[in-house]
Formats: sequence, structure tokens, C-alpha cells
Amino acid sequence: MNVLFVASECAPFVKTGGLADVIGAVPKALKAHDVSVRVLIPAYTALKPHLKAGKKMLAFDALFGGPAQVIAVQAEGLDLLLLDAPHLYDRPGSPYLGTDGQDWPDNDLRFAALAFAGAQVGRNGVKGWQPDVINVHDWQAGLVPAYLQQSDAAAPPVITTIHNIAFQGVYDASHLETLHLKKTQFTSEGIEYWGHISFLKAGLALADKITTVSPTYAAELLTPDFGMGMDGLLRARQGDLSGILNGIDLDAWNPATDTRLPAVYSARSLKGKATNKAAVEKRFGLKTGPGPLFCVISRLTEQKGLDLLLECLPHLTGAGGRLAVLGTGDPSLERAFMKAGSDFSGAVGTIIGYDEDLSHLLQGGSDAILIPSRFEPCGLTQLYGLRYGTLPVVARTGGLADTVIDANEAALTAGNCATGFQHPPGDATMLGHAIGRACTLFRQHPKTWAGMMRRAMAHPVGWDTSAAAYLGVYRAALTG
Ligand SMILES: Nc1ncnc2c1ncn2[C@@H]1O[C@H](COP(=O)(O)OP(=O)(O)O[C@H]2O[C@H](CO)[C@@H](O)[C@H](O)[C@H]2O)[C@@H](O)[C@H]1O
Repeated sequence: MNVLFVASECAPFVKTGGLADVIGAVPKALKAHDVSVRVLIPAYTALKPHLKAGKKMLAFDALFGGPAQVIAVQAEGLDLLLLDAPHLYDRPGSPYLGTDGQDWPDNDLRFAALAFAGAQVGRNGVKGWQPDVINVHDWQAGLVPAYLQQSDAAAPPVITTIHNIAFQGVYDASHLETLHLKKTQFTSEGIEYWGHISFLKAGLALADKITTVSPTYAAELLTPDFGMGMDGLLRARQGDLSGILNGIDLDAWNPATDTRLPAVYSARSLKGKATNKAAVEKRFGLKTGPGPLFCVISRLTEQKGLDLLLECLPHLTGAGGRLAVLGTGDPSLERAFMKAGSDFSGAVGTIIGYDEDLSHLLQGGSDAILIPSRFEPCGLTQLYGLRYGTLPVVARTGGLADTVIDANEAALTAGNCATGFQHPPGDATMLGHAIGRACTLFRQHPKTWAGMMRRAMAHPVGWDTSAAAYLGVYRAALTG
């Protein structure tokens, strides 16, 4: 089977968050099931060097304001289709934001162009390769089925995957014409969303099947609290919606071979973790202490619930814990964590920024990772944490609820099947309680903690099962 992915990020080429990790990993996992995936992504400036070695597949004289081409490139084990449209993508900054930290003002055109090209490749294929299904990811690719709908020509079925429903690509209805959308499509069954255009709404309303990244998030999305305005539509399409848990790239994230760690280690020999811990302490200016070394690796946003963690710092440090924070995002949270670094000097250390190497060091050197999200479609850092024996302390929501087994009395008594700690989301007191439980277990029951580390490291976090589940959805879409 041939599958076209359309997405705005793909690791290791361009990454601002978990979407990139998934787009970079699923095609490799699907290969084992005889599925050939090609990934259509914009040729941002960082990807330009790859164009030279590529083959031209398709050309547009004018794609939303300028000429464009689709170039096929093989790199890092992936088959990429790079949408080279310099007027839209060749600029400094992130895929979504300029160097001033603001959204690019033409993001609607930029991602409409991606979807338009996705619809073309989806319908007509590229030299020698024709997709059987199209899997679009998040709002940036949401318009693909809307553009396919504009022609009567046969097209492959579309599967829309929701990585985060908080981002919906909502634009003024006056953009309809510049986005090459038809007035007849501007209906509540199509792309219209409360009087505006929503790229994600289009992807959800017009796709053949919908997936999201964990079973619990799939259920949560049907409720007003989590559905963020799309819950009614999703309830109506419940029969077409499934939750497929994210996995991780087991080669890129392996403590036994990770070249970014000062010392490698495994469940059999955990010694290297202490060397890594010392490196984390040095890098974040932390003193040694009796309690666990917690870390945070995150976008600093409302979603991630890290404002709740700020409230818990007296409790965390009072229990002998220490905290290393790596993150970037909301300026007020960045300032608050920098201030915490000086208020709790030696016990809390903050580095503001996005640093892939440092994220590996933190997973390799910390005792536990904190993920107190208000909502979390799946989450990947808890999966990296499991693989690295860095016990996740997570809010019981979305994929966090599906992947971490809480060290409650029942789990500890039943021969201990726990791999981490859970707490109800959105409540600092309950987060503080989970942190307290982790500190007590670490200090008073080191053997139980070590057992949990080994169990966490053995927990299956690869893509095998989930890749088969994606294949099942593709087959279901094909058979209608
Ligand atoms: N400052 C920093 N420096 C280095 N690395 C950093 C970093 N901040 C974050 N990262 C990395 O970015 C990724 C974050 O992925 P997550 O899945 O945890 O959340 P995100 O909200 O981005 O993804 C959304 O999409 C994914 C994919 O489906 C869902 O798992 C998730 O729930 C959903 O919110 C991880 O690889 C993490 O290590």
C-alpha cells in the first residue's frame, strides 16, 4: 500500500514539537507492514540543502503567489516530497513564527498551499508512485479534502489525524477567494466554523476517517471540555474516529546507544545514569540532594500545566527534590521559571531554549520527569522517560493516562506493576501530592524505585502495535 503523509513538520529535519517526531517515525514503522509512505512537507530554509540532490516531480507556475515545485528526496530513511515554494517557506524563523515570535501573517496561504499541493499529489501521484490513501496531520494539512472535493475526478480516501485540537487554523471568511475555496464549500458541513474558515474543521468534516493519538484523548474529544468546539462534529463522526497511541523511535531514543549521553546505560546496568545525573546537576547549577532529580522538557504553554508546578516548588524542594527545567514558550512562564531558579538557587535550575541534545541529557540523567498537562493528546516525553528509566509523574489525561501505571497502593501491593505516578489534572494540590509520593518512595524505598525503573524501561513504547492499527484504519478507509 502507498500512503501520502501531508504535514508541516518532520524530525529530524524540522521540529517544534511532538508532531515532528511522529511524522519522522511512523513511515519507518509502516515499512515493516509493506506500506510505502511519502511525506509531503514544505521546503523551509533548513531543508533547502536537500533540494539539490532531489528529483523534480511536479511544478506549479503559480501556487498562492509564486512558482513552486515538488521535489522528491530520500534522507534519513524517509521518502520526502519537498514543496519548494520560496515565496512562502524560504525565510528565517520557525515554521509558524517569524523572528519576532509572531505568527507569519500569511500562514493561511502558506498552509493552504501545502494542502493544495497535497491534493494534487494525492490525486495524480508523482512519477511512478500513486498513493492509495492520504493521511493529513493537524490543521496545517486540513484543507486537503476540501481541495479534492472541488473536482469530480477520483481521489484516494483521506484520513485526518488530530495531534492537538487546540490548534484549528481559523481565518476570516473574507479569505475564501484568496485561499481558492468555493462559496459552496462554506457550509457547516464543510469548512465553515462559527462564521469563519477553519482548516481543521475541513479536515474533520470532509475526511473519510479520523484518528487521534491516544484512546483516552479520542474519548475526551467527544466532550465539550476537551473538544474545543469540535466535540459536536466529532460526536457525529464517532464511528469514524479512533485513538491510536503514539510510539517513539527506538533507535533515536535508546539509553544503551545514545551518543548524546556522557554515559550509556541499560536496565541491566544502571550505573551510567549517575554520571549523567552529575552532568545535569552541573549544567543546571544544582546541588546534590537526598530526593529525586525531577526534570521538565516542554513547550511552556497553558496546555502543559507548568504554572501549577510553580505553585508546588516549595513542597518539591522541601521534600529534598530538585528540578531542572528546559523549555521555551509563553514569556511570563519563561520569566517565572528563571525567577524560580534564583529563588530556589541550587534546587531549581532553568534553561530557556529549545535544545535536542540537552533533552536527551535530561532524560538520561534525571530520576523523574514531570508532565502536569491540563490536556495531553498523547505526549512523548513520558514515553522517552519510560525508556530511560526516568519515572514519569503525569496528569491523568489523554495519552498520559494510557501509558503510565500509577504507583498506588494496589499496584505496589500486587507485586508492583507501577511505572510512574499519576495525579488528577489541573490541580496544584494533587500535583504536589504526586510529587510528595515520588519523593517518599525515592528516599524511603530505593529498591522499589529501582524496580520501577527497570519495569519502565521494559515497557513497550515502540510503534509496532500502533503501526498495525494505522494500517487497519487505512484498509477500512479503502473499503469504505
Ligand atoms: N525545550 C525543548 N528542547 C528540546 N526538546 C523539546 C523542548 N520542548 C519540547 N521538546 C520535545 O518536543 C517534543 C514534544 O512532544 P509532545 O508529544 O510531548 O508534545 P507536543 O505538545 O509538542 O505535541 C503534540 O503532538 C504530539 C504528537 O502526536 C502529541 O504527543 C502531544 O500530546 C501533542 O500535544 C518531544 O520530543 C520533546 O522532547
